[in-house]
Amino acid sequence: MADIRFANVTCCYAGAHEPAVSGLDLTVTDGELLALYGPPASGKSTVLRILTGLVPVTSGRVLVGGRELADPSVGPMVLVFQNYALQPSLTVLENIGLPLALQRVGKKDVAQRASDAADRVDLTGVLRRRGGTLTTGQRIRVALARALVQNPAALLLDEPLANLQPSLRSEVAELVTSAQQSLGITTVYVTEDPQEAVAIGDRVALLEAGVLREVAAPADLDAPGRGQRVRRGTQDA
Ligand SMILES: Nc1ncnc2c1ncn2[C@@H]1O[C@H](COP(=O)(O)OP(=O)(O)OP(=O)(O)O)[C@@H](O)[C@H]1O
Repeated sequence: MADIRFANVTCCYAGAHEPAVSGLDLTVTDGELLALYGPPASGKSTVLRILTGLVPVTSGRVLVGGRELADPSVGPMVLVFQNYALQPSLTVLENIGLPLALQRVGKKDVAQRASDAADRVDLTGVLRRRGGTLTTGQRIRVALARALVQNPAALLLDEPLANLQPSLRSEVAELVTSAQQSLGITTVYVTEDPQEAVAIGDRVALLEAGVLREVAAPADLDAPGRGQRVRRGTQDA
């Protein structure tokens, strides 16, 4: 695990008139949960896409633990999808081990590492259950364990509460933050909701039209929603 440093990063998509991200200077410290928020089309997903290597930067540098993002010795940046992308017919253990199995890691090793990752997020009791039979809380734990099994340099969460029923959001938000804290993994958490950002982030960063407007600890922030927890019953995305 490591810190992530964006140094004057600009990203302009081919054919676009304006950069999606412009002159971004931002450090996510080792073990921190940075909540990146902003309105639609402000560049949040582009930041995640840069970190996963899906989109190249036009200028500037991204360093992870002091090394270039593209350096093969930098561990993977693992993106957790909004729907957690579990395979319903596979067991919890198989779902967690899937990224390793796809890399052709040996079966015994996959099972051992998947079981260790499951332990770390309190999933030990349900290892043989099928993905399609799990509660939402269990599903997000499986998604987190499946990220951990890859020894990630950082975890990237793209609006993980957006598809949830309002009544489940507080519970899942607490699960994510407590797992992230106990695992101490550097995390970038993207949301459109300022109140969610403030409730979840160690620090929050506001992007608008591709420009970083503010980075602050929640207590020091001027933005709306300061000090509030994720509300039950907020708008569905
Ligand atoms: N593949 C692409 N080609 C051209 N322009 C793109 C592409 N992807 C995104 N953009 C543009 O880049 C800008 C930032 O988009 P991005 O998806 O990063 O924002 P966002 O804050 O994640 O928005 P949302 O929450 O709606 O997904 C937008 O103006 C968008 O139209």
